[in-house]
Amino acid sequence: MRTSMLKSIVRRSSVPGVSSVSRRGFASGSAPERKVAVLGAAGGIGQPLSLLMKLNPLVSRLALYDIAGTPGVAADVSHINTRSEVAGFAGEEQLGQALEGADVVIIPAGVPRKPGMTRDDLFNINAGIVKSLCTAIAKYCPHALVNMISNPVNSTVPIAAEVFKKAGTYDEKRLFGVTTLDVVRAKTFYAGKARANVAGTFLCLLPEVNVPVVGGHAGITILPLFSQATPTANLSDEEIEALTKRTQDGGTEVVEAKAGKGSATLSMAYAGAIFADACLKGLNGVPDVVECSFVQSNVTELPFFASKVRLGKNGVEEVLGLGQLTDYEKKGLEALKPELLSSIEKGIKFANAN
Ligand SMILES: NC(=O)C1=CN([C@@H]2O[C@H](COP(=O)(O)OP(=O)(O)OC[C@H]3O[C@@H](n4cnc5c(N)ncnc54)[C@H](O)[C@@H]3O)[C@@H](O)[C@H]2O)C=CC1
Ligand SMILES: O=C([O-])CC(=O)C(=O)O
Repeated sequence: MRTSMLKSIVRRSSVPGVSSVSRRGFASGSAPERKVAVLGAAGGIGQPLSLLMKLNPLVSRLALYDIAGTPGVAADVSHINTRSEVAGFAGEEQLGQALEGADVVIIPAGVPRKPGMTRDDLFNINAGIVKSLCTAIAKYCPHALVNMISNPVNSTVPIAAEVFKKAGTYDEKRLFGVTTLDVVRAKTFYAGKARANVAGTFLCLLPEVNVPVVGGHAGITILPLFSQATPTANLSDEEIEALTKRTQDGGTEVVEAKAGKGSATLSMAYAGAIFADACLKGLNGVPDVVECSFVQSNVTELPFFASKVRLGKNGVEEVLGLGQLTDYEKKGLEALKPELLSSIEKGIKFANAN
């Protein structure tokens, strides 16, 4: 099969009407060179995520990889007059080129859920995809920060860790399960109930909503800590329970609404772009960059766990603890552990058996 590669050079310029100084304090021309690779870039998440990464002034090179379809996506995105040079890569023989020199690799490759499926039902297909992509990452960009979006995240992150261990390249500071969408949802739902400002704007003096979400990324393993939400609000136990359940079922809500046409793509692209931006800021030495992520962890007895993570020049700088939990949250934490552990072990077992 003939595959083609498209390389389109985009002249560096700032977006008209948008300040050339990003909120990270770099003028776009002075930010360090950073290459970001998106694997699965032609998919439902991959396309809008590629667009959002093209808008990020911290990115100087954007490599868009998929098994097919990336020349078109790359040609399209490359016409946007922002800093980064865009290149499209299609087919396995071009994967190495896509990855070489990458600082951050974002992986939204794999099949999404249909109604009635759990994220774990995706394991059989996505585990193999993630394993082969991570084998290539170990070979071509072993020092990149890896942002794993492909489900089931509770298993795909442990698979990636095992692949990297076998290749001798594993660095626990550089592997992240992207759970940002859980935080995005918790913030949105909480702001609605607490009548708070959902996101900070220059014009609004109300503080921006923040909600840590810990555990994992599937059903009850998603544990939003509304007791630590800011700004504080006087919500009843019933309201907290309803918010918790809605956050845990947020993915299913979208899967059902899409009725067989996939799962969250647009909100996930937004969440993925926020997390990748945080990784880039950390790499660039911006202080106090904190996001929740599913990482190797000592916060509980489980080997991987999502919690607040401080990002720095080498990836994870510090895995932050859980803070004070309510009895309801403590119960949720104990309840999620068996399922999360079994998903982690399933991933490890797969990686070592195949
Ligand atoms: N972590 C999270 O919060 C979320 C994760 N997801 C997961 O993200 C994944 C992707 O979802 P969508 O974009 O909606 O699916 P999609 O089917 O629209 O796109 C997936 C893309 O991956 C590509 N792909 C398949 N095998 C590949 C390989 N070996 N190398 C490179 N690319 C490959 C496909 O060609 C396709 O373009 C799913 O597993 C989904 O469950 C979805 C939403 C949220
Ligand atoms: O629910 C799904 O299958 C996709 C996902 O992970 C989410 O939307 O949180």
